[in-house]
Amino acid sequence: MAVERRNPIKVNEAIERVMTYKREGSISYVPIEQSYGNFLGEDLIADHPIPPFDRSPYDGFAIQSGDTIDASRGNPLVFEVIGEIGAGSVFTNTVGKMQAVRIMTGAQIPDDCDAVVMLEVVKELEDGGKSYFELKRSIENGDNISFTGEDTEAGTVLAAKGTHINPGVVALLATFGYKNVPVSVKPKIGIIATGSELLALDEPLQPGKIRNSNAYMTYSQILRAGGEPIYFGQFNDDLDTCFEQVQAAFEEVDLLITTGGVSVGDFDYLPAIYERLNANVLFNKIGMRPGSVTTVAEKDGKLLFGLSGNPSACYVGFELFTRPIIRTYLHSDAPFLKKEIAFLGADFPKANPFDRFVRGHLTYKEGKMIATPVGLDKSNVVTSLADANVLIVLPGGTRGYEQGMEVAIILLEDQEGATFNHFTWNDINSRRSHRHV
Ligand SMILES: Nc1nc2c(c(=O)[nH]1)N[C@H]1C(S)=C(S)[C@@H](COP(=O)(O)OP(=O)(O)OC[C@H]3O[C@@H](n4cnc5c(N)ncnc54)[C@H](O)[C@@H]3O)O[C@H]1N2
Ligand code: MOO
Ligand SMILES: [Mg+2]
Repeated sequence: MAVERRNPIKVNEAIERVMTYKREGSISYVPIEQSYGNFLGEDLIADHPIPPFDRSPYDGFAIQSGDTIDASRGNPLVFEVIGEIGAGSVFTNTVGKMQAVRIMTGAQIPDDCDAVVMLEVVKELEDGGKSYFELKRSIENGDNISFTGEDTEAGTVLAAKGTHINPGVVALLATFGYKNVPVSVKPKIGIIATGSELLALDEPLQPGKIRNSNAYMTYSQILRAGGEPIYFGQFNDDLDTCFEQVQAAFEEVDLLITTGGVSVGDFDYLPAIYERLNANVLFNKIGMRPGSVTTVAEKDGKLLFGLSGNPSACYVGFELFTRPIIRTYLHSDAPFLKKEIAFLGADFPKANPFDRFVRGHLTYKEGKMIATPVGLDKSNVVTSLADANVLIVLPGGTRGYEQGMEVAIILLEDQEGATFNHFTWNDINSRRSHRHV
């Protein structure tokens, strides 16, 4: 039987085909304590200004600045302290000429006052049971006041729908009274690992067998991307078993990931499974390394990601093709990983006609970003993944790359994201990668 010939398509083309089937999920509410790591289900809009009232940023005395015009070292002026307020209290009496209110940080400025002097700059006095202070300098209108809305005005969009909720966003949610937070419902993403060679994690090594790392790696990639992983198990390379498992799992999830069995081998059953499912295969070969065999199919608008069995290829396939689908589902309008330009930290002499996504480690040195390939650059390698925080994009060509060249990198740990236009790299990379530092 002749082996099937597959036509590789460009990475960007593959992404575009996948993104045709993007869908957005629904919204639900979670208690704010559980909101961290979720994605905002609606724009977070300030419904009141911050601060909501003029307040004192210091412990001091609220005064009318006009009373201080003549104050100087040679001419100290004496103010009468007519009351005291701490944060949370409001002073409602009238403050007259040459009078002051002792005020603590965070307290609302009394209506009649327009400035605050810090405790440290006055000399406090007591006389006949009354409190006074002496001031030796003039104070400007507005000195030491945090004005209403100086942090943010009412109506400002502080975080867009789809934003990754970090501790700072949680602070805002609390500020605006979200006891329960609207979050994007996470897509349920099924994982099935195929391969008769796969051992369960608690099994001892046996001849010809390896432990199943892809299922757990993918599980955590799904978590990092913001999805809800559901692991359906690992199955031997048996067409009927795998077909039944894939068919059943597919019913229960928003999208299904399989690992292994997508190439042209005798026991690579995913192509036959897509056929039996009547699924429409979007592509089964991409001009990239690793992950060239990554296959994506669609049935009734739902996606099946046939990721490679080779760990590095599986990893890269997920980040390039599955992640943006997950982030779009979570309402992000920047669902792609962020791309940047860095200096290549080591020679990469291997030439290849396909675009390479080399697992790399990004470091910073005196304002420069340096991305260095980690481990063996082979798609069946697993150890390089632990140190990888970027993918170094090396466009296909006839020559290799040298240390110090500018290369595009994809930031794996970034939560901010990028748009498709920002993410497509070929133009910028091929323009810049041949320039030396
Ligand atoms: N004649 C050809 N052979 C191969 C081609 C090709 O074009 N022509 N493509 C190669 C490329 S590129 C890749 S990548 C692999 C893809 O293989 P499959 O996706 O079909 O995956 P398997 O055959 O099932 O396994 C490949 C490899 O990965 C290991 N594996 C599988 N599952 C796991 C797992 N869950 N955890 C860890 N490791 C796993 C498996 O043991 C194999 O070593 O095909 C090339 N061949
Ligand atoms: O899919 Mo393979 O990773 O190109 O080695
Ligand atoms: Mg295979």
